[in-house]
Amino acid sequence: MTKPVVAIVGRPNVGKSTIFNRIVGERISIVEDVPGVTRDRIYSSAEWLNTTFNIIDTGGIDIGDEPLLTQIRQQAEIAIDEADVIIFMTNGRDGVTAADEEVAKILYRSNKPVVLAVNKIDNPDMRENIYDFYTLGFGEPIPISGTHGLGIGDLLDAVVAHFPKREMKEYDADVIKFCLIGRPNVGKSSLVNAILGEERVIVSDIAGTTRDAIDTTFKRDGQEYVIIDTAGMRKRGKVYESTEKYSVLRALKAIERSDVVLVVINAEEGIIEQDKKIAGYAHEAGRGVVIVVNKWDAIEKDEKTMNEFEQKIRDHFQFLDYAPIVFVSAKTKQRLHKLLPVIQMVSENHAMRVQTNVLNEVLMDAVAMNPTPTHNGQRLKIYYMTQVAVKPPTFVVFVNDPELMHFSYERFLENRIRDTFGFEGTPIKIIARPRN
Ligand SMILES: Nc1nc2c(ncn2[C@@H]2O[C@H](COP(=O)(O)OP(=O)(O)OP(=O)(O)O)[C@@H](O)[C@H]2O)c(=O)[nH]1
Ligand SMILES: Nc1nc2c(ncn2[C@@H]2O[C@H](COP(=O)(O)OP(=O)(O)OP(=O)(O)O)[C@@H](O)[C@H]2O)c(=O)[nH]1
Repeated sequence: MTKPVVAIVGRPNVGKSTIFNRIVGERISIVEDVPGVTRDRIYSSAEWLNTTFNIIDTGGIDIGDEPLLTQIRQQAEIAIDEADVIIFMTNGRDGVTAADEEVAKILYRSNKPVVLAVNKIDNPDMRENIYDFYTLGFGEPIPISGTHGLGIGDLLDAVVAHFPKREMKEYDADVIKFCLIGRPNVGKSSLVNAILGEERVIVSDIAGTTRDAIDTTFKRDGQEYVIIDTAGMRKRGKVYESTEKYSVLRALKAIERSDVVLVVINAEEGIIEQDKKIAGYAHEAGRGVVIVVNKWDAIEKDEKTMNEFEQKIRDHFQFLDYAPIVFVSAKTKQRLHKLLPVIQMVSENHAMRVQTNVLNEVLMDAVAMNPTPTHNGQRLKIYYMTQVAVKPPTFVVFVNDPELMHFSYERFLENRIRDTFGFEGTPIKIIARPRN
């Protein structure tokens, strides 16, 4: 199921990132007393009353050198484009400002539900400050205080009440969903076209998803595939669409809806820091990953080149050591036929389940081979292990004391599991729990 998306908009310094952090539940963005501070985390999942959703802090999307008012307007447009519900944030200490009215004007034009929040109402005496805000025309303003964590529950109640009632339609479980991510110009669009080739392509417009998220459905060798957010790869003319943060946001949304992520690298340019960052998103999201080296036709090579390039990738992307690498050319279609079978294999591994009894045989062998570590005279004891989830495969291992489960031992267990069962292309998670 697609999760609903909530976006926070408002002029600088009203407290958007403070509230974002409150809602997300950890302090992941850096709050500073300077308007327009760029922050790293702008998109995260969150939960309220057993409902999960994704939340965007549009204040974190830096539009560049545009005048302030233009930036605020564009952030409001992003919210309208990307979100199901918008939190319009204002500052109760300043009253209604011209910039607030500007934001309101843009939000009127959308038919997205808007929840109006008045922040910095730090104590009950200040509550009367909210009455001014009725003039913005979004109904009852909700008083909140980011600093003191007041009113956040009321705010989220109002937000959740606007979520679409029907479950948003997604694809059948046996359809393989994948997306392509990578820096501009690595050849994502060309790859999509080359993969699709002569296929009759069904462009689906899934109800309930963002209106410009166009997915492409096709069938090959009896298997159905969906390329998620194919349109997101094209430039579509709005100013903010060329900003880095916005493309990151689109990529994160696409990753979220996919089973397998193709991390596309340009062979001509080699690997740069930005590639690493992009690959990191796929890994963190727990999706299957295939590293695709494109434009392989464009470089001079001998019999060693591919191995050398592969080694470079392994050095740079150590966290993706499980991901297969495919060298292709969208231009000449070289080795392109290998791509879908690899995607299919990774997707199967991502959803693979291992029986508990087989798993525990492997575990016992592993422990016999490599005794568990000790810490302060206490030895880690491992009782048993069971797979609790797929996508990605997640294992809970019951132990005497989770503190004794050292990273390197966890890594050892992961490798034993991989050696035995495969799991190529998918991250796996191991969680140590105390046995009661
Ligand atoms: N008194 C008070 N101060 C607050 C509250 N919430 C946030 N602030 C302060 O307001 C300032 C701005 O907060 P931010 O969360 O960075 O605001 P923002 O809207 O994300 O700002 P931009 O980064 O410019 O978009 C910080 O100094 C916060 O500590 C609140 O509820 N009460
Ligand atoms: N030589 C060569 N050129 C390629 C190949 N694939 C793509 N290109 C070229 O690389 C350029 C960028 O290709 P696109 O498909 O637009 O790249 P993109 O990643 O979708 O780019 P953005 O839309 O900017 O994110 C174009 O000029 C393509 O013709 C390839 O396999 N070999």
